[in-house]
Amino acid sequence: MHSHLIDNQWQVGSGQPFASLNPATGEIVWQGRAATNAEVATAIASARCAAPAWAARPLDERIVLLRNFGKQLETHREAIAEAISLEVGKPRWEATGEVGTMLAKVPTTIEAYHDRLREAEVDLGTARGVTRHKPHGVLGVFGPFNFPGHLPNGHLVPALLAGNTVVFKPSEHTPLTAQRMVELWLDAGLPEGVVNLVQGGRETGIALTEHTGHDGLLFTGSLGTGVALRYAMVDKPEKILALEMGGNNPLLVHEVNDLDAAAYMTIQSAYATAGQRCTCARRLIVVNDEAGDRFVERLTDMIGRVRIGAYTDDPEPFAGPVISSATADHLLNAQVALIDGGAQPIVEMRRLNGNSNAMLSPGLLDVTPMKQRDDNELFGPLLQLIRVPDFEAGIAEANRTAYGLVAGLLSNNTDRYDHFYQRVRAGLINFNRPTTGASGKLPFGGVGRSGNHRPSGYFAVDYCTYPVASLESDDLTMPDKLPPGIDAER
Ligand SMILES: NC(=O)C1=CN([C@@H]2O[C@H](COP(=O)(O)OP(=O)(O)OC[C@H]3O[C@@H](n4cnc5c(N)ncnc54)[C@H](O)[C@@H]3O)[C@@H](O)[C@H]2O)C=CC1
Ligand SMILES: O=C(O)CCC(=O)N[C@@H](CCC(=O)O)C(=O)O
Repeated sequence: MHSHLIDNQWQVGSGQPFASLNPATGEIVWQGRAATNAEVATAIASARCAAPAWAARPLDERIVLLRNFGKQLETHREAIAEAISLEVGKPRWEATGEVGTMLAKVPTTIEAYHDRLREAEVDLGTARGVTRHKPHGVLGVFGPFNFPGHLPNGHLVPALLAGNTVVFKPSEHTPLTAQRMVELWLDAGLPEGVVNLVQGGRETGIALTEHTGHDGLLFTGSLGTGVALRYAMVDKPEKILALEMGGNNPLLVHEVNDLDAAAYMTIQSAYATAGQRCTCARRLIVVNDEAGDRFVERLTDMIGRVRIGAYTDDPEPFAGPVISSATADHLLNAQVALIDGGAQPIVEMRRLNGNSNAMLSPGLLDVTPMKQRDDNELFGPLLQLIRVPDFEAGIAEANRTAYGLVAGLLSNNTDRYDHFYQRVRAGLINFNRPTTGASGKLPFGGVGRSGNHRPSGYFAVDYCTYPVASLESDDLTMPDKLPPGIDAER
């Protein structure tokens, strides 16, 4: 069975059995065995063996192979989208969109490489000063479940272009999507050992993290796992660690003329991908006045018209289930705890009838009455409304988080945006757009506990390389003037 690509062989693996399930039906989509510590070690050794030749390949040749991967992706667009829908439950329109962003990543990364890493020369008088970039060597790539194609692809494409070899450890919820992606890289003509795939859960992730044979880890996932990686690397300062983690993202709505537009942008922010995006708005901040009431009313009405369903439903739903029945339980329990703590349900998040226990309707809770609000990321379709006395208090509320991924403002007053932009602390700050739907043409990364200042997106090529400074002169000659203490003449 195809499970892992280790030492250029597809292997079954000999670790714990595990399966990915269709969250809309509970049916098994894929089953296999996790990679063991020894198998992870072999994958790293394979990547290490391939690294010198891959790094020495001219950039143009690596670009050709990247473009070949793009062509494979184009040809197999539907198969990849189907795997994403099966494993994550995303509607077809969204899964196809995810493959579209994977395709766009190839030309954008090539552009970013030339733009950000171009060789630069300065005349230093007695020498040329040259800046060039080198790959790190062997990189481990970790993916989350929510964008099983796009987000690991956002590390893999720049890592490979920059001349690194990789060991890819996808989410245990999405092994099929990962396998299909790696098959496309092989079909694109990637040399042996340049990409390796190790499937499995936490244990496999730990084996990759703790192995001393890699040169760094590129991670997208939760804060808890990111912190675990950071601990594991604490005595390895020589290795690169790029962390993209979660958020408790605020969306401030104030002085809006078009209530429908504001409600629509809020729904896109909070409930896209069933609320399972790191960029989803978790806190909706609205001034406590009549205009604010009218907006909340319009939003409540629109939430009632959001259709949730299986990706096979016709007509298509806006969003599918959350990733698992256990995740749905966790979210529903979190909602109960909020209500017990004083939150008022405006629209209660509910388990929907159907084949799946993972299908949740979008919820909106007014958490303003709560005496104490936790700063946790609830990774699902539950938005928390906070009413504030004025705009200034809204900004203070937006900043009341240790995370710092995205902050959004919806308003017809551009002066408000200037002030908001100055005061709010986040790596992405949006105005009259959803908090979701970031552009690959821009950096993508948070401050606070959302990341470690290694932004991905357009800037991902930066963390896939290190800069080398060279003082160079074609002539080896004595300088005109020697420092004191050296007698040049015998
Ligand atoms: N900032 C960003 O760009 C993004 C962040 N995320 C965040 O990811 C999370 C959702 O994704 P999940 O897959 O649930 O994340 P997760 O942290 O549970 O898993 C991510 C990866 O780490 C592995 N892993 C888990 N524990 C590990 C350990 N102790 N050592 C090594 N590897 C380990 C998993 O198997 C998986 O491959 C949310 O918190 C979300 O906000 C998701 C997408 C984008
Ligand atoms: O890397 C890029 O091309 C931009 C990042 C991106 O596309 N982000 C997506 C999904 C990230 C998430 O929320 O999980 C987005 O902003 O919607």
